[in-house]
Amino acid sequence: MALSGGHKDRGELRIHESLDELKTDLADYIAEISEASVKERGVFAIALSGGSLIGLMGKLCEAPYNKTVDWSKWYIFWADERVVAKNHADSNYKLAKDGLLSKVPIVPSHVHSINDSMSAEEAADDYEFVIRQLVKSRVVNVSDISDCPKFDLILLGLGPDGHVASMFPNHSALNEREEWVTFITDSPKPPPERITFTLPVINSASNVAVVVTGDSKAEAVHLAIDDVGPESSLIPARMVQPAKGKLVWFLDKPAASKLEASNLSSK
Ligand SMILES: O=C1O[C@H](COP(=O)(O)O)[C@@H](O)[C@H](O)[C@H]1O
Repeated sequence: MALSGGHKDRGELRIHESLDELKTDLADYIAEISEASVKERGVFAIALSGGSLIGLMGKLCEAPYNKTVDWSKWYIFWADERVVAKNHADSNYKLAKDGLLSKVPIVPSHVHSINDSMSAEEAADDYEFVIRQLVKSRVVNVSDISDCPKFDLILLGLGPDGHVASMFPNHSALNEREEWVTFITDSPKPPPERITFTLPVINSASNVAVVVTGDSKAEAVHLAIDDVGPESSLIPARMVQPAKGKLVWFLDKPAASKLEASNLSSK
């Protein structure tokens, strides 16, 4: 690792020299949380995002992880999804299926994707209902400080505008406090119709990792992590603040290039 650091409530920073190094660290991190969750609860409930994240998780399909991870205990969810058919190029489910899920022995019935035959509003309600049933059976843990689900791990990407999951700057979805899953029909990034976990759900997870690469995201990373005054408070990624869970940022050097040096220490 090139550099590591931390920033009060902004979590742990892991800054990598190369994408290869980042991918290995990310695979190790996911495998460790999977092992700990299976040991503690008998299952591992993980929520994925779309975008570049899936490619960065690619080492999980290779040795040793493909053989050492207990895939039969994995339950898969999506922190956000585009409301398109599952075989559509924009589908986060398709991205994960093609890039990860079809390459490891996940139990098909443990894969909980949205119902793609519904409107965005119906799909969000339906997805929340599915998660509620799995909280009742404790496949998904429950938060001890709210009625929210407590996912073992939520993996997020970051857009250059600071969006996480499908929560975009200045969007009313950021204010949702009652629903676990909400919908939007006006995403500034296509496609417009999406469902997304809400902030209370993200911030109730045991572990949240934000995985960011490339210099186009350096400014968003800076605003999400450094103390830069009121302008940064509107950045959705800055609102990711797990109440009792652990937040880790996986960054490559270009994505971390605008971070203030005072937050960093070399390893
Ligand atoms: O639209 C989306 O974008 C973000 C970021 O994607 P990336 O390709 O820039 O990493 C992603 O995390 C989210 O799941 C997706 O729906």
